[in-house]
Amino acid sequence: MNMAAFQQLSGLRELNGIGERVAGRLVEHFGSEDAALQAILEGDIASLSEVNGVSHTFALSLARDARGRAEGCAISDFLKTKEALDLYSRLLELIKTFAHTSHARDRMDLFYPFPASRMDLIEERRAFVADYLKIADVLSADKEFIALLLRVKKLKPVPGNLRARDRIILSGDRKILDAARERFQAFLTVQAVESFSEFVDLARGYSSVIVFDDNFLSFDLPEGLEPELFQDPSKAEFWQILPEVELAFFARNLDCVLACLNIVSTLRIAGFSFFEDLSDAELEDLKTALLKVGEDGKPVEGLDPELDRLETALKNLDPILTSTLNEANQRMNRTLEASSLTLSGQELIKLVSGGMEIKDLLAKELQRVYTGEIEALKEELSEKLDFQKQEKLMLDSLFSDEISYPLRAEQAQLQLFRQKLSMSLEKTRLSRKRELAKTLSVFRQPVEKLVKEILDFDLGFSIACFASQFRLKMPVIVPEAGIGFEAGENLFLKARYGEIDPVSYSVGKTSFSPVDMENRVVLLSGVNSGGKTSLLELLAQCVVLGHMGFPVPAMKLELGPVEEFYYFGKSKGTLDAGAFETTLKQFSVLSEASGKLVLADELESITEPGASARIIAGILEYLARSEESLGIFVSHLSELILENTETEIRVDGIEAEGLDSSLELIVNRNPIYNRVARSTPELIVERLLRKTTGKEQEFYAHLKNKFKN
Ligand SMILES: Nc1ncnc2c1ncn2[C@@H]1O[C@H](COP(=O)(O)OP(=O)(O)OP(=O)(O)O)[C@@H](O)[C@H]1O
Repeated sequence: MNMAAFQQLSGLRELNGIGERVAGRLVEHFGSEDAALQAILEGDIASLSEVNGVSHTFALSLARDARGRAEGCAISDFLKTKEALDLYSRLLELIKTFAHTSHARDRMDLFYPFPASRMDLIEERRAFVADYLKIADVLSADKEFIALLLRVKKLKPVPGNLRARDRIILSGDRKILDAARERFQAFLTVQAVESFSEFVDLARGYSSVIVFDDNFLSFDLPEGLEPELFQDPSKAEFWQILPEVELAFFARNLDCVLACLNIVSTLRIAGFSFFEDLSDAELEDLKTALLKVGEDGKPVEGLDPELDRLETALKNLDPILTSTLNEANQRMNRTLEASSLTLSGQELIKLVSGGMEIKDLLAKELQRVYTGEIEALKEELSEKLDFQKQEKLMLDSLFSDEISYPLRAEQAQLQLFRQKLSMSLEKTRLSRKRELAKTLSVFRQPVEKLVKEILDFDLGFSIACFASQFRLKMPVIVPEAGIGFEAGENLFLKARYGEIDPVSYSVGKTSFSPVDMENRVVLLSGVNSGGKTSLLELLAQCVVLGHMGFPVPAMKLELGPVEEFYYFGKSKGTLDAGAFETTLKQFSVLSEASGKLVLADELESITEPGASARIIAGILEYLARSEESLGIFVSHLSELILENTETEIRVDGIEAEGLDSSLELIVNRNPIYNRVARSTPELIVERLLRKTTGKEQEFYAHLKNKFKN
């Protein structure tokens, strides 16, 4: 953005249409007056339209007003009539269909034609567009590249309702609490505690407890309670305390960011340097990290074996315990059924002598069977649930040493076990999130900048895609009044029909004008439906695009300086007195000398033929007086107009060259210089002549003779 220009606007109220109420809403929406002004200057129509009371049209007019002031040149400085503005809008709509992002679509509205006196701006724009034309030569037909661009959107912010419910910050220190609240309260609970017992009570409800002072850590903490100590709440890294926020940013924008990374790679591979802030290696690192981020903001499953192991173990704990216990009980049943007790002689003597009770003997035997079965059971559980050393040790507490039959797990211990397992799952999860968030946090700012730059890239690239689709070429700027071209194609016709006849034409001082025919004011005559209106429209398209700094729809085109552009379309019928007066008033500007281009289509229909021929003659005379002005008037009254003027005015003609084999008109869409076109009625008579025979044909032959001088 041009900062010097930016300073020209110091307040919202300076812009047309902004009253106190709207200004207030804009400031509220964007956070400050400067931010609102910036959005207007940057043409952020989408954000502006979100403000209550600001419609899309109003947002656009604000942006154009601001841009006009910033550039010192408004849209109406060049586009002088409603139809000139309409034609520009139609062109813009066509160009917008090539935009891949809504950003580019919106910003396109801020490109408008500048008068020749602002050649600095035109040249600036030409240089901007020229860079993109080179890129579009290589990439405009690359479907994959286009598909990537279509995925780029404005970055979504981290959702305001994101909360980490498994975490709490606890402290007894007011300063620490204030600092922690300021940074983290939006996302997790920050709680004041007065005593150790309160600390323990609160801490127990969370799987992660964060402290910034060690006041309560000097006490003996109950088992399983492991608060994490960080140094300073105002300096603690966000990725440590709340990795979810960092991850959520990337998760919400995952598709867009991945697309942007691939866009950069594609551009670089195609030989265009783009976004130097990140090296190829850094792009790869970021891509690798992003592949680990799930759409839900959690690390993707299946990439971390330890996380997967713990998750599966926790999920399967109950069903596997039940089935394994069942099998063990059946095994024990069978063992017991098959068992018999054989006494040794020694044991018999001890029993008889009362040195041993039969009960003890049985208990000893049973204990052996029970312990063996429990050991096998634990072994099996560890294997099936893929337990590591620490979890295997915890298994011991599940089964009592005392014989109990059928075998069963102690419920209270099982509950504890489950809790511990889930706690270590949460801890592992958090540490994985932190690792990932730490890697990504480095990329946060570059990514924000990258997405912005790609959105801006699309603006230029879309224009270049439009140019490439219609095979547009940059015009050559020439010093004197004139517009001349070879193989021009009316964009609106081409967009509708695909292939059309290219047309060559020239008016004024260009190398395309035939010798001695550099007239700046011409009348264009021609057969009905010959293409006069289409040619006028093509001239208008070339002038408007050329003054926007854009390429134009002609193989070669020379364009002289135009300061003001007047375009008058064909009127639908004779105008009433009021409308006639208004039209005439618009021409009064011709009294001032300056480079004006006037394109007018059948102006004669504004009033009755005799009067309009005189009026047109008068207008043309005035136009011819100014060395810098050009005028091209389509008219069926060229002969009548010439009769009413002394000024030398060239008449060119679009002619039908004759009739084809099926007696259809063959039109040469290229105007013939200095020729009043034969009119269609003559050809129609000829058609009838050739179609008929006998007396009827004689009649048409008679009529045809009437056309001979
Ligand atoms: N260069 C071209 N290539 C192909 N078709 C064209 C071309 N120019 C014009 N046409 C066709 O001819 C039709 C009539 O063109 P246009 O309206 O420009 O003629 P016109 O001379 O202004 O007619 P009128 O005298 O009736 O106003 C267009 O709608 C289009 O279909």
